[in-house]
Amino acid sequence: MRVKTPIPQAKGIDNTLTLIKEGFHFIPSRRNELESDMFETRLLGQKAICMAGEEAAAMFYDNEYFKREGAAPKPLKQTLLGEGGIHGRDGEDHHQLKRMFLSMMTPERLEDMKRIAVEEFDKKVTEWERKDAVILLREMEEIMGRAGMRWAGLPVKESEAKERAAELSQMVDSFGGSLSRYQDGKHARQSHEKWLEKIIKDIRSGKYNPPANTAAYIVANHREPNGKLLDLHTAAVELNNSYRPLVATAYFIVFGALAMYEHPETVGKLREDKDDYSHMFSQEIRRYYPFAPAMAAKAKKNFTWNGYKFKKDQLVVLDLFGTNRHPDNWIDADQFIPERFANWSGSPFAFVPQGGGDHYMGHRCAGEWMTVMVMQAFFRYMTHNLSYHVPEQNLAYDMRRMPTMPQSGFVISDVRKLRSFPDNILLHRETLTAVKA
Ligand code: HEM
Repeated sequence: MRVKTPIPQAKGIDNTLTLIKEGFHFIPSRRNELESDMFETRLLGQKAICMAGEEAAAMFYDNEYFKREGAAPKPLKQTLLGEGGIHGRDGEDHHQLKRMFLSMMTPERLEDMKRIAVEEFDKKVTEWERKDAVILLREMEEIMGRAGMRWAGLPVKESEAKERAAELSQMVDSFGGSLSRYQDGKHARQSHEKWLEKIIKDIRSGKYNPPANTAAYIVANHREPNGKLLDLHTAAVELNNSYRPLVATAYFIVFGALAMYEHPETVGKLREDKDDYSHMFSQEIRRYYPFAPAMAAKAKKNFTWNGYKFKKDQLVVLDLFGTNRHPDNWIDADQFIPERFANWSGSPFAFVPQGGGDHYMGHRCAGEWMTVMVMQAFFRYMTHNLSYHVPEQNLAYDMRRMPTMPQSGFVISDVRKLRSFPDNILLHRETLTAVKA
């Protein structure tokens, strides 16, 4: 980690609008310009420290020094994250909820998710065969939304599934500073939470009985340390947190399709899957392509680190995207090389597409194993069971937009299903050792 002392200051009185304008480049370009992986700026009217790299991530995820209470901006809570949920909690208040989330991620339930997602994918492919062309991102969002709701044990009627899945996509697409996407995301969240509150009430009253290992049952019956059930709104937020983020995986699947198109040698390797290539490919997709730009926390107390005096409650922003491409940890960091994961050290702080540190003790994503499993299964499906054509289109992705995706959404045409049922995708040697991220 390269740190200049005294810690340099970025130009500008308040850089909130510049961050919105520059997106994924905002922190990396200032780190470059100021020749320091730590710099000071102002965001949302507050003094903030931006930092990147393995050591910075290790510090950021140390519960001794940083907390989440009050760190996430309100618009993010109104759209993507929800208010009062796990993302903004600290200490035992956070741990008890994190245990609840991780109790949903048993090997059996992860296998369930893979099976359900592949079934939803396979059903869609049957529809695609009858169409001239489809936009893969839109289709994947719907597949993931439907799969997530089924897996969570929600009573979704076919007549409302598409609309509910669209609400999830709007929540996921809401961050990044666009007013119209913020408004869509906020309305989508309000409508979705209302629906979930009704379901939770029905579970608590015994009117609806999902299986005991589903997210719906687990969240509805979760008791906080004071012995009380979660209040209805928080329960809706947390139930949503247990499957909504799966929709984000749609972006990684589309970036995977883009990588296969731009690096055609990867297709044969995925088909062969020697040395678990599909796992290395999925990891490299998560490292190389942009999705979550950064995370915010606040200093828990006054302390000095790397010559900088952090003040209690000061805002700190960790550059996730920049850490995944930090030259200290990644050779040719700006190149797409799946094989780099064959000998990767496994540092929990150098590779942080879904947060860093320990899944139980910190805020690292509860759905990371699930994400990787679904990605691997889908890439295998795409290379074994599917044939398609990629017509001419604009595949560039705009690093100023958060989240970003190929401009066309990745159109595919002439889709053909090569096998009748995707058993070959499910029966994989990894089946019972799934919890590997
Ligand atoms: C492309 C897929 C995904 C991405 C990029 C992603 C990214 C992230 C990130 C960046 C965080 C915050 C880390 C932090 O606070 O420092 C997070 C937290 C979380 N994610 Fe994911 N996630 C994904 C998929 C999932 C899935 C599939 C689930 C569940 C089914 C999930 C559930 C959660 C939960 C519950 C948290 C809160 C953890 C906590 O605060 O302790 N995520 N995720």
